[in-house]
Amino acid sequence: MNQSTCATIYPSGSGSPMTSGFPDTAKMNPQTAILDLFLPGFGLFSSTVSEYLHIDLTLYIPALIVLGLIVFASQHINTYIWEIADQYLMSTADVRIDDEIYNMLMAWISNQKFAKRSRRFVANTNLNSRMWFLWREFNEDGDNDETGVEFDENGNAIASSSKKKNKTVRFTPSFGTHYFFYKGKLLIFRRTEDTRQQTWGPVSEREQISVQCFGRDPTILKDLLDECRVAFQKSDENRTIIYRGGLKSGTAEPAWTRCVSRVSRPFSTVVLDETVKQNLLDDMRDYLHPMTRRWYSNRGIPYRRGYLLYGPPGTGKSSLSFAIAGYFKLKIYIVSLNSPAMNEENLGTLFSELPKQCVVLLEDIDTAGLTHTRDNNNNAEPEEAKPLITTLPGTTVINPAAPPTNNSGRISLSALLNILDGVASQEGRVLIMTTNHIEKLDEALIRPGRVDMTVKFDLANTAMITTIFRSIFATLEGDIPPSKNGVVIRPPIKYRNSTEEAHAAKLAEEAKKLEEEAALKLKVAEEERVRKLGEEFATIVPTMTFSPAEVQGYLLKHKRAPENAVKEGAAWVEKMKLEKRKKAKEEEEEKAKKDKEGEEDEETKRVVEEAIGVSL
Ligand SMILES: Nc1ncnc2c1ncn2[C@@H]1O[C@H](COP(=O)(O)OP(=O)(O)OP(=O)(O)O)[C@@H](O)[C@H]1O
Repeated sequence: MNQSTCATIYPSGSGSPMTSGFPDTAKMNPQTAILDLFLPGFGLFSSTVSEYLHIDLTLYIPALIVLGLIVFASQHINTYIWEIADQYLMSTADVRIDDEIYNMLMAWISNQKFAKRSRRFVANTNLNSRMWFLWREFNEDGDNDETGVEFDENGNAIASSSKKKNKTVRFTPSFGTHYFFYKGKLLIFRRTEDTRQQTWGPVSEREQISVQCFGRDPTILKDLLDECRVAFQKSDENRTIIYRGGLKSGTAEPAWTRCVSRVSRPFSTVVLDETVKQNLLDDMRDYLHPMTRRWYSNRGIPYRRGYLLYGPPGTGKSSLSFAIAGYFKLKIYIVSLNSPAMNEENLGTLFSELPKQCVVLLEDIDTAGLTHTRDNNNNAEPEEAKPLITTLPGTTVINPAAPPTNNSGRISLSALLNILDGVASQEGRVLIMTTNHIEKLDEALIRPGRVDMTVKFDLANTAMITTIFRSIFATLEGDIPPSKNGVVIRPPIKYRNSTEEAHAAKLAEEAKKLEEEAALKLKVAEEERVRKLGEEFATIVPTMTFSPAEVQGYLLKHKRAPENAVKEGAAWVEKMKLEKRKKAKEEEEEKAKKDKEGEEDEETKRVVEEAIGVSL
């Protein structure tokens, strides 16, 4: 046993010089004392090893120091070599996390073997949105996925079910460096935390993503990103993609964020006068034709088109906007002018960032809280809304009369007009504005050039009620689960010879044909039954009294029993009429009360003014 080492240890309370229970550095050999200084506890550790294992660690100190130096140096050398290789021998694609390509790449990565094998991973419920708060509201897969709740035979809910369970949670590799092969080449996927950013934001907003390849030719990276884009867009086929304008999470920067994609609503499902629908489609088809842009520019007309959909609530204005976007395979950009985050500057930025062809939806424009109409804003704004920049032949002049930006969060009408018409606003877009009160809109907002076509939506008439009834109760593809569809799975039959097999096949063919004919007859009979019930229902419900949404809401309560919908229709009509009368009365009373208060205020004001006049 090495005395010099053992001598430094004294059990506490033994009356030795070491009373604290720690080694007395004064009695250690100098090497151990120095190491104890840099590695607290080394003295204690080495004496324990010496006592129990009879190994004198001090003998290995030089070797340990050399080893430590090698490890230390190799880390730096490693980093240095990677930096040099990174700079001169590798190509890198940095992916911005606020760009859509982030989602495209991550969706692709989540399907790769290396990501599935990853032992440390991030679970994402929705790769299509970086707006974490929207994840709770929408489920992108929800539309055509047979999601729902499973019930037991007593009707009690057991669990939510989804046939595409795997699709709802995606796994992507966590922070670190991950290697994978793509088209036979080794690529590196790096996911790191951006430490330069503030630490209070969500981690997902602070990550940095890159893909690297060896060599100075980045073609393989571009191919990969292109493949990700194509794969991602393929999954968007037959879907309407919806973007919302707002602030990027955690910043004050305005941006369009993809919030959801829905299976496109067939245009035919929106109940509206067929001529109106056809006119609208023809107008848009003509506008979106590839030759039309040139036609507009040849004549110096801004290539834009605006539509105003107006009518009572629940008459199908929003539904038609989404159906149009789906029909023409355009993305839809929704912005709420009421949003507190929306000011003139932000709205202008959003409009300037619109893609070349898209639908922009401004819903309920009458409630947008535009600070003043153009008429009472005339002091600040001359007759015609002036663009921020006027272009004269050969010159570009910043218009000094352009309205000052309003940062209070409310948007003035003249600023909105500037944004809609302004040079920054993207050409090629389709603007759709909806309102319940066309009479409240300033004429400047709906003048030709801003609104090129106006579509009126009405309460449901008899024909509409019948159509809605039929669309709800018609049996459509996918309504009946396959097990109840008469499909019987039989065990395979062994035939003795080919003649027997041919005969059986012929019989099966005939049986199938008969089955199909019977099914068709049944379908026709069912359609006839629903048509008759629909007509009966339409005689019960008064025309132009209820909105299509109200009719649809009632029918949905009886969606499995059209007879009940007809039977209880009259009672529903009476109940609704009563409710409407009550509501109208309440509104009238409220209005009368407000008018009275206004009159009283006026009277008080007049008396005060008179009193002031007398005293003067
Ligand atoms: N004309 C219609 N054809 C088919 N469905 C309709 C129609 N009108 C309303 N609906 C149904 O009613 C619901 C509400 O419709 P929608 O949101 O389009 O009405 P809206 O006119 O935009 O209402 P609001 O003015 O309150 O925004 C939707 O589920 C839609 O399917």
